[in-house]
Amino acid sequence: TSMMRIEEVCASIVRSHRETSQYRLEELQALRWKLFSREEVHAYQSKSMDEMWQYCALRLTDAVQYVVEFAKRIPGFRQLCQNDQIVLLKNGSMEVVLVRMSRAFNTENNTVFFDGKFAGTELFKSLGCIDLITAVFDFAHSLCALRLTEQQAALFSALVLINSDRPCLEERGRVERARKEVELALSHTLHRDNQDGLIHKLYQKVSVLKSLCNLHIEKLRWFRQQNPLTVHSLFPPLYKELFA
Ligand SMILES: CCS(=O)(=O)c1ccc(CC(=O)Nc2nc(-c3ccccc3)c(C(=O)c3ccccc3CC(C)C)s2)cc1
Repeated sequence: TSMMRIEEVCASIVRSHRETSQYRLEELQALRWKLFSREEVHAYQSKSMDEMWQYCALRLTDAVQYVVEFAKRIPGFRQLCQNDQIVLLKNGSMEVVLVRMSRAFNTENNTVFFDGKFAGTELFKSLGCIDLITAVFDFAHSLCALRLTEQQAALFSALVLINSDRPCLEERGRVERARKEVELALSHTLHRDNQDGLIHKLYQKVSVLKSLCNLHIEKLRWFRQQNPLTVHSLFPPLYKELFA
């Protein structure tokens, strides 16, 4: 892979991220001290479990749709066969949402951007899965601590998505080659930013992401056991397709 090719891969992934980021970093920063009032928090906490799950599933599906758009604009991803694109999105879209969403955390007051303002973990109480919520916050804190630039976050998102170890890939070799290019682009960028040390920290995050996604699926199964009709008839189809 020539240096020219690596620069090309970097530019296309960073551009795709910027075009599909849902909220720009500046927008999230501008809102970071806009907190829900005590009354607003209480209103969320008074929602039923299935109302709160429905609402979050909708919001999460919005975020996933932007990740699908991000993936489609990555040359190495677009050239894969349909089956493999779906396999990578099915297994990786939640991981990319979690990487992206870490930008929407204010680690100074432990809040996340949700429904127009910033919310603490207590706002999500009625979901009934405080362990998942806490794990998401903890992950966001640990990723924020690395202080990734948008370019580094874009390349790390592409690396998380284009993973040749996913099950049921038809053309694993092609995914491996696409992944290799993203790895070179990421290490090239980290080297240029004089942050070679970050690469192994980022690889450590990949295993945390996997366990977080498994916890999300586990909690969804737990919720669906109690509210089968809600999931069946009120959850977004894309959410069910990817996670149920
Ligand atoms: C991601 C692109 S972005 O432009 O940065 C962006 C764009 C838009 C937003 C607004 C937004 O949708 N925030 C949400 N916050 C949470 C959340 C909730 C609990 C703790 C921490 C964050 C959402 C979730 O539904 C969620 C997310 C991760 C794992 C689990 C869940 C809940 C389960 C029950 C589905 S949606 C935020 C950020």
